[in-house]
Amino acid sequence: MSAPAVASTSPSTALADAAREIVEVGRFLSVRNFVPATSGNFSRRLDARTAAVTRSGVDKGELTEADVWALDIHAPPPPGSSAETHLHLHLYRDRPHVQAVLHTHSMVSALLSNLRKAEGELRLSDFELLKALGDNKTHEATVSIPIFPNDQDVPRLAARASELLAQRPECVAYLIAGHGLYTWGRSMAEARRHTVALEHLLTYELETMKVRR
Ligand SMILES: CSC[C@@H](O)[C@@H](O)C(=O)COP(=O)(O)O
Ligand SMILES: [Zn+2]
Repeated sequence: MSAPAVASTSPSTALADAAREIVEVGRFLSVRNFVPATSGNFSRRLDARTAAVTRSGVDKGELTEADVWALDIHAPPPPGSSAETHLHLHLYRDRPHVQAVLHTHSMVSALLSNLRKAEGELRLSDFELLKALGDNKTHEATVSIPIFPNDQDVPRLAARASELLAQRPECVAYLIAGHGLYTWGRSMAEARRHTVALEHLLTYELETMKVRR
């Protein structure tokens, strides 16, 4: 029998597709040393109420599709899901256009966010690579990346991020001091582009601080 001309995406197909994308992005970020040990977590929207999120405690470069769980974005995260699930779910609730969220723990994101945490933000300007963030069209833009204090109370940290980001609709990323980077996108490709661009932009900033000492 031939396939129907228009195939609707069943929930199980959507989860399988999202899991494949997440496994692939995990390998991509792991080989670049952005998710050492078992750090980092990733997610992908499935529909208006559901997102696929990585489970806790696995090496994110060695994920299998079974390590990606479909979660209700309005419900408390189940035991065993990522310890930072709240930080993903509030973005899906607050921003209907968000399709993917990536959290990394690179060396530069942990170091620079600690060095600059007193400022509460990192202001980036005059770099061509700023055009890889959101809809920026010029190096002359100034992009502010909020820096939150690290907090083991993740629901509290998620509430803080949600409150601040409500005032900053253009924002595509934030840092957690001494911890890492959260960024998101209107597709997995855009979230990945944001991660890679920000890793370079943070490195430019850290290297500039070194030569100015
Ligand atoms: C292994 S240290 C990193 C963790 O504490 C956490 O910050 C992290 O990014 C990964 O948590 P996880 O529960 O595996 O999603
Ligand atoms: Zn983390």
